[in-house]
Amino acid sequence: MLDCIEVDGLIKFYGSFKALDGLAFYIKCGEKVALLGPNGAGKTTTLRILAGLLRPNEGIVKIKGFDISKNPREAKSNIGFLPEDAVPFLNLTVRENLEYVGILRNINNLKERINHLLDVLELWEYERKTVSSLSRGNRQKVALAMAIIHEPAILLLDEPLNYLDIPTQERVINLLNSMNSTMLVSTHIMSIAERLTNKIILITKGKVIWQGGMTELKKLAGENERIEQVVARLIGDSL
Ligand SMILES: Nc1ncnc2c1ncn2[C@@H]1O[C@H](COP(=O)(O)OP(=O)(O)OP(=O)(O)O)[C@@H](O)[C@H]1O
Repeated sequence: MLDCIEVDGLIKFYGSFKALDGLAFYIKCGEKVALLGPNGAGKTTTLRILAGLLRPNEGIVKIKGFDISKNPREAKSNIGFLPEDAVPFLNLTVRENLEYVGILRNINNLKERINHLLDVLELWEYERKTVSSLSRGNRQKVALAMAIIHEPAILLLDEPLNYLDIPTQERVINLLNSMNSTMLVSTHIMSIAERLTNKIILITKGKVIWQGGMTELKKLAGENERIEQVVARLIGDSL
């Protein structure tokens, strides 16, 4: 199977602070992977580099074989990115936000696609409202719709269920599970990782410390040990 995401030797400095320290991993097309790690491990930095919004100091990122620094257009056209605390354009309505990204992404059946997303994310009553007037959860739904409107081959999701109520979380999990996209999901919540993904990449201090299948991770659990405790133990051992 082809690698959809290739990350090799990534180094990222913020000033003199090294946030990524030779990060390397590969994700095959079709895989659903959780990016886990403690606060400050470098998850958001990694996703922003993969989305082409941040440049690393060193290292290579290839998206579907396209080097993001040499062929950014080809690489980025395959990506949908939901940033953490995403804020759509506040002064545009929900529909205008979706039309804006839809036009940028050159979507043919844009009207039907927008109507479908308003349906599945239960956003019809806010269609003509400006995003500034929406609750944080509804803004998150709009941001998610903007990330998936072009049915991207590769979806990068940073804490996708933040701010969503429980019925909406269920709706969004079903929606994401119905998509064929390769997925890399950063989350602190193990139950979300378990429901959306079946592989784990665990990072601390900008390096991979463990990777493998969800079942493999569960096998590391001692008697009466929860999966969260296993992750905490692996992180503790790496420090
Ligand atoms: N713009 C910035 N300037 C300076 N330091 C930064 C900047 N952005 C991130 N950092 C630092 O880089 C490190 C990695 O940050 P990052 O946001 O990628 O971590 P994270 O794993 O997503 O954390 P969290 O789980 O808390 O969201 C942290 O120590 C953070 O303080």
